[in-house]
Amino acid sequence: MTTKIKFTKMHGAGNDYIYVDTSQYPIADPAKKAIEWSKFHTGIGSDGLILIGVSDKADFSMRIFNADGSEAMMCGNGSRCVGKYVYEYGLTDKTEITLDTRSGIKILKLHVEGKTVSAVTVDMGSPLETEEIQWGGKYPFRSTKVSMGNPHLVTFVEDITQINLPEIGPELENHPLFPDRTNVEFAQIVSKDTIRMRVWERGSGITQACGTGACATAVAAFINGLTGRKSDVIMDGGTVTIEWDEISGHILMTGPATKVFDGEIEDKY
Ligand SMILES: N[C@@H](CCC[C@H](N)C(=O)O)C(=O)O
Repeated sequence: MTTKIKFTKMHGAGNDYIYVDTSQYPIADPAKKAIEWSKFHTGIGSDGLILIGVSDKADFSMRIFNADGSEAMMCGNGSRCVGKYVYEYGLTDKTEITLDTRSGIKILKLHVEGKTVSAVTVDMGSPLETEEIQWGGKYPFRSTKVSMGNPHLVTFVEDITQINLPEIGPELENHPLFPDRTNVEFAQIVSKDTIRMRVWERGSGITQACGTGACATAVAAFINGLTGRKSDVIMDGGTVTIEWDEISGHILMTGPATKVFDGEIEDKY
């Protein structure tokens, strides 16, 4: 049996996903489809699959599956693209919407120019836990564990161009210290409000950007006294602005959301 699934390819600062409105196109085995459709030569090509759905607790729901089929708790870049999608595809006319995720309800503020969403600010909630790790031996550095729902390991270095991310990324992603694996960020402080960061994502490898990773990096920079509460995080594919609000303790992430193309794929099941 086959059925046609309409999808939209979008990216947030180059972190690209396949978006499916499951109220129109239900997906029976999203983990399997994430693996199949994320492949660049035989599939659509992406960092993973994001399902937009209904919710009885929020305006919409979002589920995110990495390219290896693993389901994450949240997707920062993806949530901005979901905000853009639901507004521009006429699913809502609200410019402040709530999104039900595995990491809780997130509040999105859409920045609209005409009929287009140019950027989105997401209230990502509070960082769940932080912990310092002094490695030693093969890894002559100190890292900061930060959970944004998704697990992150942030390491600050003098020169980010000296980091062999394809080698060290998977080693740390799969280190025994992280029973659920981890996302891996290496960052260089540019100034008191600017950070350059590269990421090896759990389940997807090197991506152009990671929204929850940018949040984790800004949190780690602040608690280590390297920046203030507001930072621009410059990643390979673009920049997001992170602000750790002192009163609420919440992290606000503002960044771009871009539609690439609409498509249709035959789903053989
Ligand atoms: N790129 C996303 C994070 C996607 C999930 C992550 N790879 C994980 O497994 O935790 C973002 O923008 O936050």
